[in-house]
Amino acid sequence: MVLKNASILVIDDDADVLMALRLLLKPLVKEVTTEKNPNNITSYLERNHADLVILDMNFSGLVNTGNEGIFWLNKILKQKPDISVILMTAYADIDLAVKGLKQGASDFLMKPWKNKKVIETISEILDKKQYTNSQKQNTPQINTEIIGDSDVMHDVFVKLKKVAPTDANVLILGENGTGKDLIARALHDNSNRRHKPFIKVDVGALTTSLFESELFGYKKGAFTDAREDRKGRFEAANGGTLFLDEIGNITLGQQVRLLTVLQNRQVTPLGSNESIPIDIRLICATNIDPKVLADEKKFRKDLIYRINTVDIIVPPLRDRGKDITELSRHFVALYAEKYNKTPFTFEPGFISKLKQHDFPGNVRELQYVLERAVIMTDGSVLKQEDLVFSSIERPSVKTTNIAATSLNLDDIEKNAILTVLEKNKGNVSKSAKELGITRAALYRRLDKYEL
Ligand SMILES: Nc1ncnc2c1ncn2[C@@H]1O[C@H](COP(=O)(O)OP(=O)(O)OP(=O)(O)O)[C@@H](O)[C@H]1O
Repeated sequence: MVLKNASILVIDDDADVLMALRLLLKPLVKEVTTEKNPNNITSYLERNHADLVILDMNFSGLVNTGNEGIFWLNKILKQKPDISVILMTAYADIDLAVKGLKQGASDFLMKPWKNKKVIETISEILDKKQYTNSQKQNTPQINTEIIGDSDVMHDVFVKLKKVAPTDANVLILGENGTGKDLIARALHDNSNRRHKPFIKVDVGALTTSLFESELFGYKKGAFTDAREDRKGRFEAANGGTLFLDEIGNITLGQQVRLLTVLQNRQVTPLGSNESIPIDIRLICATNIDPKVLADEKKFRKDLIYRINTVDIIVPPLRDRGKDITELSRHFVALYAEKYNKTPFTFEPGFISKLKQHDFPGNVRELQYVLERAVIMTDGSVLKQEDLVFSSIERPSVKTTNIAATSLNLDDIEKNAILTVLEKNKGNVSKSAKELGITRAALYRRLDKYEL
């Protein structure tokens, strides 16, 4: 927004300050309103439009902690989240400035101010606001719980919006914990099949015998444990979407079976002679490098072509810059509620520390780190020291020598998990498979041993 179209509200209990700012801004902007009493802010904003508020931090004249300013800042943003607020204080208190910025203020000015600086600050905020609004208008509206405002996620949303309503098979590629599950769900929720089932199968964790019975179903008596007929996941997803996760980990034999079903568009349950026609939209996901998938010794080309009409590449969290802030706010609010804690603020440097970490475990790792921080911290300010990054997500996990010194079963199990995870570079699916347990069972153990 250009300065001359802006409506600005100035709130300060010092009449001289109000007068000076009015004189400065009046010739430059569309409208300047000045207000001495902050108690009138709510009713003013109810009746009038303001693009920007310049807010004093201290009103009582007795206690100059700036907390009144923070109080009114929160009130304004709650009432009108789109308003930009510039805080003003006579005290060069950087902590308070950061506190205000963290809570949503757009910028901070020190009294006595320089007129040039005031005008520059207002112009920058309004320009940025105009840019953000135009970006928002270009961002496709999709129904999803995926949080992300970075440019790379914007590209993902554009693709998602285009592909979702089609029946095209989609292959979602991305590291562990980047949100592939959420993308798959969003594709379904924004498709014409959204009122039909969405069925997810973690095919990477299925043994060869389970792969067929789980996907294609079986008839009573087809094998020893088949005590009754059971529908396969293909049949359960009929009319809707079938999401095959960890597709890159299935064996060549399993690939052939899958390909046959996709080509014929029908499944034959184990122990049955009858084929069942299937109408599914197929979404697959993998964390395997596309170059590895292109290796014909590991993955059939004909299957890749069939499952990959369109691919969506989900970027790692370390490439998403500002998303870390938004995701952190989201997870901290979520866990504060879950663990009945009061709402948190972040101490200065908290978000920067998160941004410096490279998050090999991506959003899932961020989620766990913040959950742990919320649980462990005292008080209502999350501190840098509350952030403990798990060794499990580090590319090179140092195995402990527990087994050499202890024959305690828990210790042995913990050591085996660490060894296998290190071998598989933190890939939970592969590790679970190698340990002979499901991914869910492995996650339970990671929790149990606080890994
Ligand atoms: N952009 C996002 N916004 C909100 N939550 C997210 C986002 N991305 C991931 N998450 C959360 O992070 C966790 C991991 O995401 P998800 O399971 O979708 O990742 P994934 O890529 O499928 O992982 P894996 O490869 O291990 O299966 C989930 O709890 C999910 O809700």
